[in-house]
Amino acid sequence: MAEESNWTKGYNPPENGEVLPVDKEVPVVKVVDQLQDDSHMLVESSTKIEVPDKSYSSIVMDLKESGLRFSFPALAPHKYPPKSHEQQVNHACPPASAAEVPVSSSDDVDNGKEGKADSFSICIRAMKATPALLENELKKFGPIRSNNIQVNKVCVGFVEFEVASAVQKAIEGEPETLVIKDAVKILLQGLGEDINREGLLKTPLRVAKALREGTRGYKQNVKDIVQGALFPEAGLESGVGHAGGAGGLVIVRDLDFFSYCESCLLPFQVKCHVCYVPSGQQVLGLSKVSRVANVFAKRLQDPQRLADEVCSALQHGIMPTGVAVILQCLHIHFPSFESTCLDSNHLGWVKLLVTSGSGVFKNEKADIWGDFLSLLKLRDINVESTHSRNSADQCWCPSRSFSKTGPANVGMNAAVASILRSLGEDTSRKELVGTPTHFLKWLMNFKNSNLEMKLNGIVHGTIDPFKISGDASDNEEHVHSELNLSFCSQCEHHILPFHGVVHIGYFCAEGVNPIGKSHLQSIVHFYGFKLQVQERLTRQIAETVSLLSGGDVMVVVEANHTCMISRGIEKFGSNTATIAVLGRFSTDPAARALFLERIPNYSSSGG
Ligand SMILES: Nc1nc2c(ncn2[C@@H]2O[C@H](COP(=O)(O)OP(=O)(O)OP(=O)(O)O)[C@@H](O)[C@H]2O)c(=O)[nH]1
Repeated sequence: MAEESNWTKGYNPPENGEVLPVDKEVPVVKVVDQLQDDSHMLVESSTKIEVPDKSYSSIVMDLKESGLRFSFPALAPHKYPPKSHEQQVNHACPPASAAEVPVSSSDDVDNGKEGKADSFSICIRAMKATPALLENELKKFGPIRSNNIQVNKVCVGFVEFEVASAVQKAIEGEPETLVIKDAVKILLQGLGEDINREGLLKTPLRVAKALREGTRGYKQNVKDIVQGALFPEAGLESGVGHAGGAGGLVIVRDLDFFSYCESCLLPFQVKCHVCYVPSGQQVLGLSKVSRVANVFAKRLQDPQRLADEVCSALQHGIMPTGVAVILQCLHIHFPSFESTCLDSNHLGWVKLLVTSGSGVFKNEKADIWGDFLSLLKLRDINVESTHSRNSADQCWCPSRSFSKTGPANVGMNAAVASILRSLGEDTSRKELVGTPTHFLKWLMNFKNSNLEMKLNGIVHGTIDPFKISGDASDNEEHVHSELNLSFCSQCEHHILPFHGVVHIGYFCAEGVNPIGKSHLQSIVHFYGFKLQVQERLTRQIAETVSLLSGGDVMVVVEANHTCMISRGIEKFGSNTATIAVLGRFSTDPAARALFLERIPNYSSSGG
């Protein structure tokens, strides 16, 4: 993550010292009328849906052991009261959103309890459910273990399949998943893509899973995470003194998350630092701090609300003397091919720093903030002195500051709205009203035809970027390199950004002007602004440059894939390099080495 000097401080907690009352957690569960009707049936697995390296049995076992119900609620709209900026300032720590039903988080399956039993269970909530009815509905997904269908008093059915694939099929058959899949197909068609092309066949399902996984926090319950992990610790007097007695501060730093931006539906990166002052002779298990924060990160979010919700949830869960939360958020800039064809530095990050405080942290000028910040500095986390969120900070999502809007595509807009609804969101919520348009602003950058119009000349060879001065045919050739050409592309598997830099090397004779950097950048954009995979992007750039340079070309692409970081495997800091070599580079290791040595260290500020 980038250094602090460029961080914008975005929030000023109120100074009135008020701690808001705990909001009662209100279950939000959609009642489903007809079990027989598939479109109304709700099926959830007992885990997040994309953990292919863990067995469902282990998940069920984990939950059984932890005493949690492995049930999931129906998805229902989550209504947020309209919150003005004024209200935000007055409520440093608003009540956490109700979190309804206990659920295993991704972390539940990461604790090494794999493969304890051959149990592949799901739960279903449906009115009038009976074991016979459930069996009738679910046997189409695969064999059900005999005598392993149970229905409890609140109409939640537990069904155990014999094979994991049945669980997967049941999830894929969920109405929410199906709706999102259909919506993604509409978006792909709107991008001018062939939805039957091999690379895109599974994309709708992958996107549906990614979105549902990325918003699973709506179904998670803070209370269940916290309770059972509050440990008695002597010396922590109740609410006494500067630091709640002898206990002092507890700080958990550098928690990395991704959250979906409620304004544009793109994931944004969050580095979270939490501090609390224990009291009441109890401390919270450290991992739970991260789990609680992740409950709120896995929702459609705005940085300030995320900070407030995490702060509030910890305040109400631990009942300490105070909680402070600092978030450093990074949001990808929106590229625009109008500007990027001219400007190779289009890729950057919108950075926002937000804070939230409760109890002794309510006043941001309180000395105790200084202790927190000093302990962050020990890890080179420099948070500048706080100032009020100003109007510019409020529009941190770059989609909002985009002045140009393309022609509205009603079908695509409706498709994005239906995705939001399937995630359990209320599309009339003030913050979401513009989200479909904002998301489409991003997405339409990757429409198949957009750049072809502009770059036809270069790519199809009608523009000759070489200017030969004199007869260069006998001149000695050297490796010419053009480094760090930025690109932004969209992963065709998950419809998520991947971005980075391209390095191009080619043999060039003395006396021949090299290909202009802007031409190379245009070629990079031409192949970047599409639904892509990195290997294809690399090859296509190499092949095109080889047409212009005489055939001896080497291309290196270094990229961060949001789909590797924000979801699925969640490998923060991972990145990918691909190489394509043509002509002499494929047989000349020395030329390859020469070119590779010239490539500077690539450090991404965001990925
Ligand atoms: N080779 C290659 N793979 C990519 C690229 N972008 C995304 N992927 C991968 O595409 C694969 C799709 O795998 P699937 O198993 O069908 O989808 P998935 O379940 O979403 O995969 P996970 O990411 O492992 O959760 C994943 O391994 C991604 O990491 C790319 O540019 N090149």
